[in-house]
Amino acid sequence: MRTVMLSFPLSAEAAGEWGRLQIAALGQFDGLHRGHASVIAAAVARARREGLPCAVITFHPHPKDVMGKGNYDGYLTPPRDKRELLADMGIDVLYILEFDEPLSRISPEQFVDEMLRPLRLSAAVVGFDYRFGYKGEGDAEMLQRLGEGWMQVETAPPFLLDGVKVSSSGIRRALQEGDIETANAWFGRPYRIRGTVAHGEKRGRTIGFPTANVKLEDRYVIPATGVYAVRAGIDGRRLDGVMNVGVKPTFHEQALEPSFEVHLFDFEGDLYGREMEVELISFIRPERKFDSVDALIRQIGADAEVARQQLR
Ligand SMILES: Cc1cc2nc3c(=O)[nH]c(=O)nc-3n(C[C@H](O)[C@H](O)[C@H](O)COP(=O)(O)O)c2cc1C
Ligand SMILES: Nc1ncnc2c1ncn2[C@@H]1O[C@H](COP(=O)(O)OP(=O)(O)O)[C@@H](O)[C@H]1O
Repeated sequence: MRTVMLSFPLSAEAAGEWGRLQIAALGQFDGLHRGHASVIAAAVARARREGLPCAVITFHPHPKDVMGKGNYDGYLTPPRDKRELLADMGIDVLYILEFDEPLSRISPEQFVDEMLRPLRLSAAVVGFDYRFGYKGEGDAEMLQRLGEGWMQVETAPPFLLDGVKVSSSGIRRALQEGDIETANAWFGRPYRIRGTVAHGEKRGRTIGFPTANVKLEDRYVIPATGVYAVRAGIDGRRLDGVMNVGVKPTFHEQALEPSFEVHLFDFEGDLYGREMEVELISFIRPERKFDSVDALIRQIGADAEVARQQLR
């Protein structure tokens, strides 16, 4: 899969790059959950049928990150995760439109004429609630009208699980409430974060549970503080473990930024500086303050047992 970064206005050079017709799925697609996957699958199927390449056209940063006055709470799939997942879904080209002030102000007409038309889309596939252009004034029907004569528009219906519409906002809420089960069901895979193992307070080894302190590599949505059963990936190896997301109230009076501390089962070795990916499989309990370090150690032992069971 090729990734092409574009900004508004398209340079003459960028606009001239595409000789060939293509199919594209349009959307923000943060999370690439099952609803997004159904839109993208429709685009890929159509492209294969018509013998055309299949693109995804998306924005980065997220419009809410740019327009939200600093209170955006992070990404479910930062750009690197999005790229990998889209490549796995069979996408040939990913166009990332740099979302900024000037782009936020373009009308639906301008978006179609000046951004989409030069990309030579023979068809656009969008979700049923797709909005585009200044203040989201454009919808699927308008897209169809504006593309008349050169671009067809296909709208994918809402994707439901247990009668509920799968959405990025629902996943964010579930993660922030510790409902990892719903989040993972809606993703269609476990929630995954990635980062580099950094030095911590060196307390873990003294209590019999060394914990790799994972510094997130991007602005991920932070799940509820508490203990999770996890599967970690490091240097191509898969290892099970238990993770605490939290501020360690047993040791710290004041809330710090939450840290991600992963104790890997049946592993010994130096992980500092290595990249680790962590899949959150189940939520075990909320974080709490213990009266003694011994009580915390006993609880971590019990958490590890629960995690091993749940990962079996
Ligand atoms: C499974 C697990 C559960 C934990 N639960 C708590 C908790 O409920 N409260 C708390 O204060 N710290 C908790 N911790 C965090 C430990 O206090 C922390 O890992 C330890 O202080 C080591 O920190 P360090 O790696 O920075 O040295 C937990 C850690 C693990 C691995
Ligand atoms: N089973 C294990 N799980 C996690 N980290 C381990 C394990 N065994 C050894 N380590 C190493 O020990 C470090 C964690 O030890 P710890 O005393 O908690 O130090 P820190 O406070 O720097 O995280 C990890 O970063 C890793 O290099």
